[in-house]
Amino acid sequence: MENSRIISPSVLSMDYSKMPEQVAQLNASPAKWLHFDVMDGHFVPNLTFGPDILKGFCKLSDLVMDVHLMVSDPAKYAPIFIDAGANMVTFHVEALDNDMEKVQSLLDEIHKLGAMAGVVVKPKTDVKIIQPVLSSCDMVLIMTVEPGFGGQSFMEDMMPKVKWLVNQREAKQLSYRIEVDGGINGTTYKTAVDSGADTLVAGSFVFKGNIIENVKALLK
Ligand SMILES: O=C(CO)[C@H](O)[C@H](O)COP(=O)(O)O
Ligand SMILES: [Fe+2]
Repeated sequence: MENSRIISPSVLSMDYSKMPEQVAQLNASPAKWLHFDVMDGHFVPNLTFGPDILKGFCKLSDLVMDVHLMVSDPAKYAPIFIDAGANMVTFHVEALDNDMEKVQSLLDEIHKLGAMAGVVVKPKTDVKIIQPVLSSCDMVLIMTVEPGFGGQSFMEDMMPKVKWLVNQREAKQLSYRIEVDGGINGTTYKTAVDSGADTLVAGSFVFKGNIIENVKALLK
């Protein structure tokens, strides 16, 4: 079943000296989600936001909080970010040693806490390993850059993973969303959408120039 397209701007690329104004622009744009990249300086070589910052964003916006955990211990941090206001929590299977029993129990735990749940795969990870947990995913996130930093180039060679997810969804009559993250701009989004992605994260593209027009450009 196809899903209608959702844009999830990544606040990793926001100008934090203008945070309330830029969140107001997102609220006034056709973006329905806000992508919040949590990095622990260990799973990835960069350090970003804690739960109190998410609480601040929640006070400024009713957008769906799409929290991407790039942390070594997602089972510890998922409940903390749900408590802080996360609506969707995605975590990396690599952080759980690609062990689908551990992945399944964290998906169940996130659902028990009342949030939507999904898994993320890095570029070098074979997406097919997640087949056993697909029926428990509200979303699967395909990284189209190495996680850790904004502003990198889109990896078109990840599109076979997106197409595999489309086929699995159809074959198993599932309804998870397919999100892509990294290097999405006014050109690359078309490749992702044509491959079957329905949820687009975009950071540097959205926050360079006119935020509302940039979000609109990804919905054309
Ligand atoms: O998860 C991420 C990086 O690890 C970010 O969500 C992503 O990189 C967005 O930035 P850009 O659109 O500039 O590539
Ligand atoms: Fe992200």
